[in-house]
Amino acid sequence: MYAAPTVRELVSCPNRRSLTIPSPLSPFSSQRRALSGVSEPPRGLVQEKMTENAAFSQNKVLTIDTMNPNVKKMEYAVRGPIVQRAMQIEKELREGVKKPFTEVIKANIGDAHAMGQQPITFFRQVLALCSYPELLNDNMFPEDAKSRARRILQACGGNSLGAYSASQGIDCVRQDVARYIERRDGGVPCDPDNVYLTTGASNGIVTMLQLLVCGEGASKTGVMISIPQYPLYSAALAELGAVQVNYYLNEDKCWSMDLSELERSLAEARKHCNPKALCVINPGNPTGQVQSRQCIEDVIRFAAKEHLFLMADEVYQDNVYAEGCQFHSFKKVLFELGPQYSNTVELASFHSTSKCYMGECGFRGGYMEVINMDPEVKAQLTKLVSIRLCAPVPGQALMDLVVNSPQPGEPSYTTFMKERTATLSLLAEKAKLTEEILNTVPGITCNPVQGAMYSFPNISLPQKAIKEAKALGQVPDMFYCMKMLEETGICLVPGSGFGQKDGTYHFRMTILPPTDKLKILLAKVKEFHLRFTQQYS
Ligand SMILES: Cc1ncc(COP(=O)(O)O)c(C=O)c1O
Repeated sequence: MYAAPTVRELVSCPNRRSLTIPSPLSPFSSQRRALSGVSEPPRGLVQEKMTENAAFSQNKVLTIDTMNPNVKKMEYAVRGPIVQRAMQIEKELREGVKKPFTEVIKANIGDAHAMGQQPITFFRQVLALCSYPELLNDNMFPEDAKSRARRILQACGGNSLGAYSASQGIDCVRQDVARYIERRDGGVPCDPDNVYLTTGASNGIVTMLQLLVCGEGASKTGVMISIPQYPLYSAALAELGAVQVNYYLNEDKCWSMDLSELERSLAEARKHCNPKALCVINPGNPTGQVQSRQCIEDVIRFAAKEHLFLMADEVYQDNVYAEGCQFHSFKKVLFELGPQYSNTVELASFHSTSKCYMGECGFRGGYMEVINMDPEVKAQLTKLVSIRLCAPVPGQALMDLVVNSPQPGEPSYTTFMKERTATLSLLAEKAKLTEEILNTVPGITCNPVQGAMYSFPNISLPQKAIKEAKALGQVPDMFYCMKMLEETGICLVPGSGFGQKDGTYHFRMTILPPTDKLKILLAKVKEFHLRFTQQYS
């Protein structure tokens, strides 16, 4: 009934002539082009390059043919061919090449600071103090920032952010994370020993998948992931050689999870692999939905009944905008369902400094909490993280500030709350604006952006455009997004990069650009869509 995009479809690039000939080591090397289906440059140049590449690869131990084939299978659309081309166009603009636009507007990646969001003052003050403790004598820093910095530094080896920490993470930070989880979950207890500080959520997710995946043939581990999905999951599963088991979110019901679809997906997967885990992203990326409490209960009961390990990606837990929507953590709901579930269902949940009101992606802070993990497996997990030494200590310090933010009565409280509220309110406004404007465009249908940082509208493409894209060996929404980039300078990610129901087309657009830029962007999307539809009808 459904078809996931092939690797070729995911990476094929419509702009034949504009790709430069890169070095043999670049991701656009001729071998990689051949692998990915990216179209070829002129023949003479290709032959010259192939000879050069062959000479270059001669006697190499590690070549494109001998390297890990699983790595070659990995794809990450968020930084894929469209983004590569966008960067090239930016360079061309700087060099004075004439285009129908003067700047590239990037709405492809959930990187808030790159889009102009300002950091939270208190966080940066404490991090500055931790990085350069001489500043503790400076009167410009408030006392609560100083005391927080002293506490973090004391917990660091040698009073320095530059020392390795314990592999599971700095002790007092894990304790603060545990207290935060308890407050968030209305008092459900959290043992700091179940908390691992990670290099962003990505690292925690990949680590858990590493623990889960094993077996060969029909006993190979299957992992259920939503479609559309955040492509870290498909890439990590490809790297680990696991079986990706797709379950489809229901677009007609605002991207909710349907029990019947989970059952269908699991039953089909059991015919050819051993499904062991179910991953949920809530609030959702790329789809921007917030799952209801009922849905989370259903998923937990399903996981318990089917004996599945649950992975809850909750990096957008503060990014909830729509009225009537609320974030419910899987941990809280699990415990509220009673001991039958809270004592048995295995759960790993993930959080990060990269999203919410912080947007501090570059610090690579995050944590995961594991529940009901077999003690022997937990010992293996601790061993696994210890091999990588530790998560970045500045990221751990930042994670601490997120879970232990200024409290009423402290000098930084008012400013902190003002900044936090302003950021989240602005995101809520932009979520609404995006949905409203996109829904004025004939041929575009956008579900409410209830949370996270993205809209994922459905675009109807004329048959003629679909035919032309297919004739060029391209996925139609990649063809559409590449054309939009070339004509308007707007950089979006095609829906095919996240997976989608066969025969439907989407793009993912972040709501992060500043409001004035977002309005320009939306107006340009509208104009482009109308022109494209007319051109191909
Ligand atoms: C759903 C989801 N999970 C995980 C991540 C990775 O976040 P981090 O920067 O913490 O590694 C992202 C990043 O966009 C995401 O959207």
